[in-house]
Amino acid sequence: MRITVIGTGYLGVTHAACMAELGFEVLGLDIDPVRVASLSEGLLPFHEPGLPELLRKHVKSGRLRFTTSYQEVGAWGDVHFIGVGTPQRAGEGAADMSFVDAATISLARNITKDSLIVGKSTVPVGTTRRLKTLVRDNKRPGVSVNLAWNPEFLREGFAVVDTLTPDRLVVGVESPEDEAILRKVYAKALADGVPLITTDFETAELVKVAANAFLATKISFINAFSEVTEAVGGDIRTLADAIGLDVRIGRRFLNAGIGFGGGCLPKDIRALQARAAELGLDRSMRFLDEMDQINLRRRERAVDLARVMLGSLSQSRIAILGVTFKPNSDDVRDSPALDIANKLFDEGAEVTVYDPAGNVNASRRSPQHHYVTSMGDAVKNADLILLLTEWDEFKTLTPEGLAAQTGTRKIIDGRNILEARVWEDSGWSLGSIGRRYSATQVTEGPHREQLQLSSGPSA
Ligand SMILES: NC(=O)c1ccc[n+]([C@@H]2O[C@H](COP(=O)([O-])OP(=O)(O)OC[C@H]3O[C@@H](n4cnc5c(N)ncnc54)[C@H](O)[C@@H]3O)[C@@H](O)[C@H]2O)c1
Ligand SMILES: O=c1ccn([C@@H]2O[C@H](COP(=O)(O)OP(=O)(O)O[C@H]3O[C@H](CO)[C@@H](O)[C@H](O)[C@H]3O)[C@@H](O)[C@H]2O)c(=O)[nH]1
Repeated sequence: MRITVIGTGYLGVTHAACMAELGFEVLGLDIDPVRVASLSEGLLPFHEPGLPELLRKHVKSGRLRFTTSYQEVGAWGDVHFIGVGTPQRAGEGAADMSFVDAATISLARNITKDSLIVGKSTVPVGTTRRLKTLVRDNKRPGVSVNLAWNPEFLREGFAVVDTLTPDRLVVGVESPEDEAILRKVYAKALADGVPLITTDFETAELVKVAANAFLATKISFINAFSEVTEAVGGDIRTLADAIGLDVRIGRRFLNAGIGFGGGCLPKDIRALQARAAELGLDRSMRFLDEMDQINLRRRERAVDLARVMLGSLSQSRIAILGVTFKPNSDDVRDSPALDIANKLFDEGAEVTVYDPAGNVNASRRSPQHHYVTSMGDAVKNADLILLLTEWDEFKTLTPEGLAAQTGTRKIIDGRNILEARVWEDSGWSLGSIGRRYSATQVTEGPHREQLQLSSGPSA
């Protein structure tokens, strides 16, 4: 069985390399010739732990190739996975389906033998049935082209392990024959005991967006409580630990902080609301708007805290540690950290950014900041440090170690990874998300009142 993967971004190239690792011959296609040239040399154009090694190995062996030609893909492959982007449409919540539609039409026109197209992109419910019509209207006569939907649940930073050993596989199919093909593709995972849910198109599409909506809700739930603990006192981490011990709740995805970002959760909850509204079901998904608002308020809270700790942001020198939307990734799509850096800049701060992998992507989007290649360079002249992405090298920071590199003793912990008491006992003024900023730490101005006004539960 020959496998093709259409779209070689974070999802597609991971899927292609993992399919090669499972022993299949794989051909990846992208419309971006620069990307295809880089991948064809075995060079990964983004940061993802473990993926460069797989890519190099299988490109070298010839089992994994890349092309820009739909003609080549259509004549060669038996199973075609679609992993192109479904970004948020500019100025709207809905997903931009133009890439999925274009890929489907191009495939259908170029497929010359009986094949199965398997969608992996995250799409609005109803897409697969709509694409079936596109395939029917564009395929060559006499060639049978079926469609299935197999949503992807990988996390960036763990993409390889999540693809090779997923928690579950979900396939939306219309026939046992199509299910059998997908069982062959995933034979190794199935033999290892990974559960396979076989269902209809609509359920398969909805499982994906429901999972992301739930994860986003969990994060916003704890962050709503962090607004309360900021106002009345209390420790958000202990609260999360305590409720998380209830196995019905679970501790994962209850880390309060500057909130969720990235190329998935924010756009997926907005696309789900837009689709529900189209279906006349806007009330069912309206709670997600509140989750979105809670999430975005956490970014404002970080900026408020910085303003309070410095008195004024104008002409202040701020060091940002971590600018990607999460650690172990270079992805800055809808990154809370980059958004906060931009807001601080807009209020007159001079911002210096250090991220172990995200500087290049961040500097393309926000060239107004200074980007440096070490933590020491970022913090040395800072008036305030904001730790915004929990890379390992920041998790191990100590008050003494950081004090040796900078003159400031002011830090904001945007991810709740520092032990506040330890830092304060060492003479640092520490602002945390989810923790009341103590008035005794403030040296100038009526800051406490300002902070409570801007970040309390009624803000
Ligand atoms: N990134 C993730 O962790 C992840 C995880 C699960 C699901 N998803 C979903 O997978 C999809 C892809 O996400 P991504 O993060 O990999 O996006 P991405 O932007 O990194 O990659 C998309 C790729 O598709 C290519 N492309 C666009 N139009 C094309 C066409 N007509 N033919 C061939 N290639 C084309 C682009 O050039 C790009 O390289 C989205 O629907 C996303 O929601 C992503
Ligand atoms: O307790 C938590 C957990 C996560 N986050 C933030 O939430 C965002 C998303 O994190 P994560 O879900 O780990 O990253 P993604 O790689 O975007 O993965 C999500 O989005 C993918 C694309 O749809 C799905 O495949 C994954 O299952 C889903 O976890 C990041 O900004 C995190 O910092 C928190 O703020 N608190």
